[in-house]
Amino acid sequence: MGSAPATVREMRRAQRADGPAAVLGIGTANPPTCLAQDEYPDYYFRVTNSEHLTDLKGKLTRICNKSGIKQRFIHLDEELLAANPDFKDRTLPSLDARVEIASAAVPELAASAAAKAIAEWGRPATDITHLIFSTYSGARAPSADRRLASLLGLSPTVSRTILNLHGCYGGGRSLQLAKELAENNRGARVLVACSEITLIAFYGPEGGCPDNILGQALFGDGAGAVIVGADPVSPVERPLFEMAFASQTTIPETEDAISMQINKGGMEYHISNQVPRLLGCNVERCLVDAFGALGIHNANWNNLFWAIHPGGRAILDHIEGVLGLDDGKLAASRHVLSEFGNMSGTTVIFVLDELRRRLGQAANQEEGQAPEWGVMMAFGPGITIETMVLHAPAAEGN
Ligand SMILES: CC(C)(COP(=O)(O)OP(=O)(O)OC[C@H]1O[C@@H](n2cnc3c(N)ncnc32)[C@H](O)[C@@H]1OP(=O)(O)O)[C@@H](O)C(=O)NCCC(=O)NCCSC(=O)CC(=O)O
Repeated sequence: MGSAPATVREMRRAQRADGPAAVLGIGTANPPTCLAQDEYPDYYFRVTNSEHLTDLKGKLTRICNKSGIKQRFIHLDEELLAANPDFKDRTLPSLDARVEIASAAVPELAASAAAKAIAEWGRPATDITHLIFSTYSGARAPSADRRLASLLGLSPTVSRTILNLHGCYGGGRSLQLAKELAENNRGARVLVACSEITLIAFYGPEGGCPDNILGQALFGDGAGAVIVGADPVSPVERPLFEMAFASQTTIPETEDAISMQINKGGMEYHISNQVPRLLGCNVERCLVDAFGALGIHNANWNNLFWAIHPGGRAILDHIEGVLGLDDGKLAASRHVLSEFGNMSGTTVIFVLDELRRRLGQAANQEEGQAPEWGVMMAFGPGITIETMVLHAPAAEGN
């Protein structure tokens, strides 16, 4: 080797960042077609030629009315559905056509979100060193991560990873992986992109499957992107949230509670009606463990800010109840659920985006009143709980 001997330990230390990973930019995007939730049962039963299934329409109407959702965005508009009538019937082999459309649409939607995140970050896209892409619509290689790298003009040396079928915890998992990459590779700048379009799982209400009806009422399309890096370069880079600690927990004996499977007719899922209760029974333990790992005991949950994946209105209600949260503590999550529905792994990025706006407003209005510490949580098949403790430097006036 050269003239400056160093131990492997010293070399390793030199490769690591000094400070914690931080969110340096956030962007979101949705397809243009917006559906009002109160009109959705009429729309869904009309476009799937299922008006005669009045009981199921009644059930969908009841779920929509209680969903806490005002509107959702979809890629699969009526024109596209008319061109692909097999999508209405999950017994027909429509997977090829769905994958063909998703392979183009998923990375394009991600690119719209990523362009906004990169613009906020303030550095050129070629400075991105790592890309993590999460989607449930991937069924082809090279995958959406490769296409997104081309669309954004990323460097050929960017290290790409794709997460597939993580469902609603894909955003949380990606952000935790981004934290590990940023903290272990000095100077790394990680682009996290999540992009979900429900086209892969859209079909008619035949067979009376309640899981399908629930999914048709909840899920929407969207993409979210986050730039993550440690040791921000001032004045260009500004940390929005520092990532203080992250963990993943699997709730025992809940393997069958949330599941997703790709079949010849598209993706099918099962969502147990026990999910809100199961999450309600387990989130506090995850939080106590996470804060305990940081040496913080007996944290007052009401002194934190909250970015919870709004999987459904009842999930937020249960978590709010078990933690004794004041009204408004989950406002960012409820707002995103209302305006966009459950966009699976992407949703938590929308919540972070909404939360930073709200924290910024609170800091401006009542100086020193915006919480400095907070939590991001995402849930999905497993049942898996992703927990991340966040610190908002702006809230302490940095
Ligand atoms: C669906 C709801 C909006 C309904 O609101 P309420 O529970 O207050 O109302 P309610 O009890 O009167 O129920 C209204 C109707 O919804 C039905 N219902 C409730 N939960 C259901 C489920 N899991 N599957 C199918 N149907 C369900 C009830 O049977 C009832 O039908 P009837 O009126 O015929 O008796 C709510 O339960 C909710 O938000 N549930 C959480 C949804 C969820 O688990 N989301 C996670 C998605 S998965 C995820 O986020 C991660 C991932 O995908 O990876």
